[in-house]
Amino acid sequence: MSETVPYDVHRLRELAGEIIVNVRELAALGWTPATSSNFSHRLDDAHAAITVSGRDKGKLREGDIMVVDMDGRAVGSDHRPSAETLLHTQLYARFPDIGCVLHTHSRAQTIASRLFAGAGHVRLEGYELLKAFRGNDTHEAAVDVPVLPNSQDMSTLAAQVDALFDRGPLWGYLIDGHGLYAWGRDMAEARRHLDAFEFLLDCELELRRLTAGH
Ligand SMILES: CSCCC(=O)C(=O)COP(=O)(O)O
Ligand SMILES: [Zn+2]
Repeated sequence: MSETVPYDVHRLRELAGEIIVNVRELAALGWTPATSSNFSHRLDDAHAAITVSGRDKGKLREGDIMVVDMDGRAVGSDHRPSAETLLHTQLYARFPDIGCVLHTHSRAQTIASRLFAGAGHVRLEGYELLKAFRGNDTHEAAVDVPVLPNSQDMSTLAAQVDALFDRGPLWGYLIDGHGLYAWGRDMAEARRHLDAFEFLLDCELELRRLTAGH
């Protein structure tokens, strides 16, 4: 006998498939080392599909994706959702147009977060690729990627993230020594934003190397 759950199981399976395909690609790029990173997609107004905590993100299977409510509580599953679930659900709860949240730990993201933690942001300026961010129609406007202090207390981190939105449009943020959060209306847009951040952060790091000592 199958248990009745308060969400569309068919839609969950569709989203799980989409998450698995995309996350395998990200893992193959080396952006999810040592079981790090977490990924989610809005399922409906009250639920999100998210990765189970501690799983190898390069080897995700359907059973590694579970459902949480918008307070981050597991729904219809005994698994433990990502330790960072609150950083996903806070975005879904506050912004109805956010449909997908991606969190990775690439080398460029992690090094940039360390290098720019003191400044509190990484300024991205003068790059054509800035147009990859939704609503940003020109390379001329600077985009400041916030860098938040790391914490194991997700409520503390979530409160800091909440405050970032007072400053203007935001497509992602870094956490010091930790990694990057990026989001979009759907998986394709969230991937585009994540890819753009990765490329631009890598450019900034390379520029620093090339101009060191000059
Ligand atoms: C070994 S990585 C430490 C936790 C982390 O930062 C992460 O992204 C993965 O946590 P999860 O609970 O989502 O597996
Ligand atoms: Zn993490």
